[in-house]
Amino acid sequence: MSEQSVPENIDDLVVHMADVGVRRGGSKLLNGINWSVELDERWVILGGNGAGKTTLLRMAAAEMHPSSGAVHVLGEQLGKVDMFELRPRVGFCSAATANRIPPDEKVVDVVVSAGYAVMGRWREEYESLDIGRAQELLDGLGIGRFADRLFGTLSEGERKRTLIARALMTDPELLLLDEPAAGLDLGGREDLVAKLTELALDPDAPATILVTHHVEEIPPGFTHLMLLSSGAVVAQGLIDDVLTSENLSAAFGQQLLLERSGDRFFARRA
Ligand SMILES: Nc1ncnc2c1ncn2[C@@H]1O[C@H](COP(=O)(O)OP(=O)(O)OP(=O)(O)O)[C@@H](O)[C@H]1O
Repeated sequence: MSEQSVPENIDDLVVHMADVGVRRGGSKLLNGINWSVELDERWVILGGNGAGKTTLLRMAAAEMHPSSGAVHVLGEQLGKVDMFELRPRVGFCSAATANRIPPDEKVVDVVVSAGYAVMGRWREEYESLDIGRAQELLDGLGIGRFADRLFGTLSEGERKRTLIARALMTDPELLLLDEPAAGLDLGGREDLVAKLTELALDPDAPATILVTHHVEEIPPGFTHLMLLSSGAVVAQGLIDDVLTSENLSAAFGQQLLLERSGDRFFARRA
């Protein structure tokens, strides 16, 4: 991408992708992605297994570079910025993060250690201010009472919420949530959707991007949606415009019927 094609308002965009492609071996994981995320937007990335959602999110997390095109994250172009300096400005919550946390780590330490970009408390001395903030975040996510428990003893839903608190600990400018409701039972999913709705409606919360397979997991308050299929965008824009039976069917390769009940969505085979 030429310098001229960087948009003038790049400083107002938390993510900007221009004609982005990602190739591995002979496969195109992503192709022709053009996407902008503004400061006050809350995006859902929806698509089937292997659509390229995690690949897209890992670029937004400054964890990988595109093979072609240009990616700007928080005004910095990947490839021209020190990724290690950019990463602390992004809160990233994924299964990979969860897998790296030792099960004998205390919940409050899982959260507080985010500020030091380490997994495990090791020997850092944390300021009481940081511990207070971690406790506040855990309280806000409804799991404050587990602060002294070991991470490995938490239920799946409690772990997910701990990871969201951890991702918020550094006061990130961008929050990325990769399938936060995966593995949760119905009650756990509904609890999490309610918490994510609170977060989405909080004007002080960072721009947020949520990856999911299921329309049922779209929290009210999220504003925009990208439908991905086979590494390409099927549709993107305001949720109300983009989330239709037709687009959903195109993204998942079968006839699907989308239903709306209040501010929630449901889908089934037509
Ligand atoms: N290093 C690699 N080499 C070849 N193919 C890869 C590589 N990494 C990922 N892929 C493929 O790229 C595609 C997109 O992967 P990605 O993890 O981004 O999809 P996803 O939409 O997050 O999928 P899921 O919903 O199943 O987690 C998949 O088909 C995956 O097998």
